[in-house]
Amino acid sequence: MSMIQKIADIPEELLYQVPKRFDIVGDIAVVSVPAELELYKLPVAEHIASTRGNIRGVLNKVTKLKGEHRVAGFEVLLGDIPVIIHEEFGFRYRMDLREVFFNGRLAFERQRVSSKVRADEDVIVPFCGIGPFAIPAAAKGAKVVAIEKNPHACRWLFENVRLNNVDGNIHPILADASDIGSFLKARFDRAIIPTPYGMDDFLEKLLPFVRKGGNVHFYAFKKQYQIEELMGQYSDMGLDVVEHRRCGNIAPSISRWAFDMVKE
Ligand SMILES: C[S@@+](CC[C@H](N)C(=O)[O-])C[C@H]1O[C@@H](n2cnc3c(N)ncnc32)[C@H](O)[C@@H]1O
Repeated sequence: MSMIQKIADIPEELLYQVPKRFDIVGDIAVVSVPAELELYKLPVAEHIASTRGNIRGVLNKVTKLKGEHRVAGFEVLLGDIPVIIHEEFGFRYRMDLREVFFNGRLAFERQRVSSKVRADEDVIVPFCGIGPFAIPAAAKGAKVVAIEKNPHACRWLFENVRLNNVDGNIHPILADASDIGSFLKARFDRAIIPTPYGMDDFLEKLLPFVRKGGNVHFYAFKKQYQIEELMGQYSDMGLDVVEHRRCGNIAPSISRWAFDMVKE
C-alpha cells in the first residue's frame, strides 16, 4: 500500500503545484498533474474527485494534443474509464478521449454558431470530430455534410448521430478534408470550420464550395497583433468579416479566434 494517501501528505513546498483547474468531460475530470507531483498523483486525483459529488474518474493528460488527429495521451488515475458520455446544451456525445479530440470549453461557441443555423440550409463541417458542431446544426433541420479523417472519431460521430436522432440530416464522410475537391461537388450555405492548428490554408480550398452570400465560421490560432492583417487577407479573398472574437487561449499569447464571415 502506498505511504502517501492524502493530499495532506504532499510536502508544503510542492503544494502550490497541485492543479486548481481541471476540465470535466461527462463525469470524468481531466487534469494535467505536473511532473513534480508524479509521486503524489493519486492523492491529487482523489482530492479532485472529492471536490464534486459526481466525478466517476480522473484522467491525467500526460502529453499535449499530437498529430493530425489532435489526440492527447492520457493515463487513468482514478476509476474505470471506458466510454464517456458528455452532455452539452441538450445533446449527448459518446467518446473515448484516448481516441479522439474533444474540448468541452467550446460549448458556448458551438451554441453561438448553431443558433445561427436555419432549417433550410446546406451546411458543411470539415474537421468535425465526434460531431459537436455538426449535430446541433442537423438538429436545427439543416442538411449537414461532416468530414473527419480520424477513423475512431468518425466511428463515434456515427454513434452520436444515432444517439441524438439526427440520422436523416447528416452525411458523415471519413476522408481527408484536404482532398475535398476529389469527393465533393455540392455547394453550401454555411461552412463551420474548426480548423486544426497549422491548416489555415484550408479556407481558400473550401471557399469554392460556399455559395455566394453564404456564411463561413472559421477558427484560427493567432496572436492579437496578427488579427488585423488576417482580416485584410480574408477581405482580399472576397469575405466580409462580420464578427471576430477570441474563444479561448491555447498558449500564453496565442488564442483561438472565431471569424464569422459572409462570402461576397
Ligand atoms: C480541432 S479538432 C476539432 C474537432 C471537433 N470539431 C470539435 O470541436 O470537437 C480537429 C479535428 O479535425 C480532424 N482532422 C485533422 N486533419 C484532418 C483532415 N485533413 N481532414 C479531416 N479531418 C481532419 C482531427 O482528427 C480532429 O478530430
